[in-house]
Parts: sequence; structure tokens; C-alpha cells
Amino acid sequence: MTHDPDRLFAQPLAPVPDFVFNEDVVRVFPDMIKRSVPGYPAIVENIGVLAAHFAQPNTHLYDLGCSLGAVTQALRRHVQAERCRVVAVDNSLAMVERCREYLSAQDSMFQELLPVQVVEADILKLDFQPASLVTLNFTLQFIPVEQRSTLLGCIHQALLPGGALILSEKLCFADASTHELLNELHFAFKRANGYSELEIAQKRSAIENVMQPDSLETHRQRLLDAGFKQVLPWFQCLNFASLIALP
Ligand SMILES: C[S@@+](CC[C@H](N)C(=O)[O-])C[C@H]1O[C@@H](n2cnc3c(N)ncnc32)[C@H](O)[C@@H]1O
Ligand SMILES: O=C(O)C(=O)C[C@]1(C(=O)O)C=C[C@@H](O)C=C1
Repeated sequence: MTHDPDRLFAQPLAPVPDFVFNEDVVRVFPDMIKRSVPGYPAIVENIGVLAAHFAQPNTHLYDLGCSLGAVTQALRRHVQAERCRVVAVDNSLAMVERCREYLSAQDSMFQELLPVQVVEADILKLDFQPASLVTLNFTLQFIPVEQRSTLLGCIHQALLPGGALILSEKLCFADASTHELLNELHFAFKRANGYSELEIAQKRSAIENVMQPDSLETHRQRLLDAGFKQVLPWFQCLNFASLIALP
């Protein structure tokens, strides 16, 4: 399925509107996220590999904030546990509609994929079923800070022994010089992927009010407070990381 190159911030915008996951973003999203998040393709594919380790028969696998279902597709490429069901959830109708199209295309190309249900819903209002794997791949950073602990508490309650949460996020750093350097290197990554100074600056201001990264220490403590017993970082590229949290 084709998608457009991301030129959403290429022309001067005054004022720069807050970033929303609308139809314009959906059209360019695969290109945008690959050119914006260092390590994104490796993270997505390896979530499938990790999931195959944690997935248990007769359980649910949740992809929370699924966007176009990249993680769901990786889960379906790698997980073989019997009678598992993937639940992919997003509250953007535009994302959910396109996600369903991508997954139908995957269904038409491969046999015996895990069944998947794509739900248009707020992940803060989900009624979780017993789960062996939950992923939040660059989603928690868009959830209001004061609601993050409650969400992680619900996920922890739903997770079965032996299951896991995989949490990927952009990070901030308590030490100012580390923070500045990694942000500057992230901009270098974006430049190397063809984004102009204007695109980088406008995207930065568009996400400023809607996306709030935490530090690794904040994530770790919040996960432990929510009941998780162990938190293992398994991937970091510049200021983007992914963690395994064990219930
Ligand atoms: C950066 S994208 C996630 C990328 C995706 N997981 C992937 O790996 O390609 C964040 C997604 O979270 C969704 N989202 C944000 N807040 C949400 C909420 N409260 N409930 C459900 N989805 C939410 C957005 O609509 C968006 O599609
Ligand atoms: O931090 C940035 O500059 C980003 O573009 C990051 C980020 C993300 O981490 O989700 C923000 C919005 C888009 O969904 C794609 C990437």
C-alpha cells in the first residue's frame, strides 16, 4: 500500500498548529515515523521477536496506540502461540480506518495469521482482558502525565504471570548537557533523513504541547509503583528507548 512522503511542515506555518493524528498525518505517517524516530524499524520488528517469547496460548496481545498497526503486523509475523488474539487500539478514527486496510492487506498475503480486532477507543477507558503482552510503542508520551500511572496500573492488573509490557518512548534527561546533546544529535538524524531546518523547527513546536517525554528514571519508578517487578531497557538509539516491564 502506498503512502506519501512527509512534507507536512515544509512550508512556513503561522502559527504552527498543535500536532494531531488526523488524515493528513495518516497519509504520511509511515514515512514520518521512520525518518523521525531513530531505530523505529528495528524496534517494531524486534517487538515481534520479544512478543513471541512472552505470548501465551488463549490470551490477548494489546497494541495500544496502534496507529497504522506496524507493531500489530510484527506481532502477527512472529507470534505462533495458539488461540491468541491481537487487540489494536487507537482513538484516531483516521488511523483506525487506514490500520484496518493495512491489516486486510496482510491477511490477503499470509495464511494463519493471529486474529486481530482494531478498536477505535481511548486506551484510558479500556476494559482489559487477560493479556500476556501489551505494547505502548511511542504512545504513553501522548497521554496526560497525571493519567500515566493509572493506565500502567490497569495494564499491570491485566498482565498474566510470565507476560510483559513493552514500552517505547522518546526520553528526556535530567542532566542538561546530556539532554541538549542527544536532542541535537536527534536533529542531526532528522537532517540526515532529508528534513530541513524549517521542518525540524516547526515539528518541534507542533509537538511541544501534545507530547511530553519523561526520563528513564521517571519511567522506571512509575512502572515499579504500578506494580511491575522488573524493568529492563532492551533498546536505545539517541533519545529514544524501549523497555521490557515484567509484572
Ligand atoms: C506515535 S503514535 C504510535 C505509533 C505506533 N504505535 C507505531 O508503532 O507505529 C501514537 C498513537 O497513539 C494514539 N493515541 C494517543 N492518545 C491515545 C489514547 N488516549 N487512546 C488511544 N490512542 C491514543 C494516537 O492517535 C497515535 O496514533
Ligand atoms: O520527537 C520528534 O521530533 C518526533 O517526531 C517524534 C514522534 C514520536 O516519537 O512519536 C512524534 C510524532 C510523530 O508521531 C512521529 C515521531
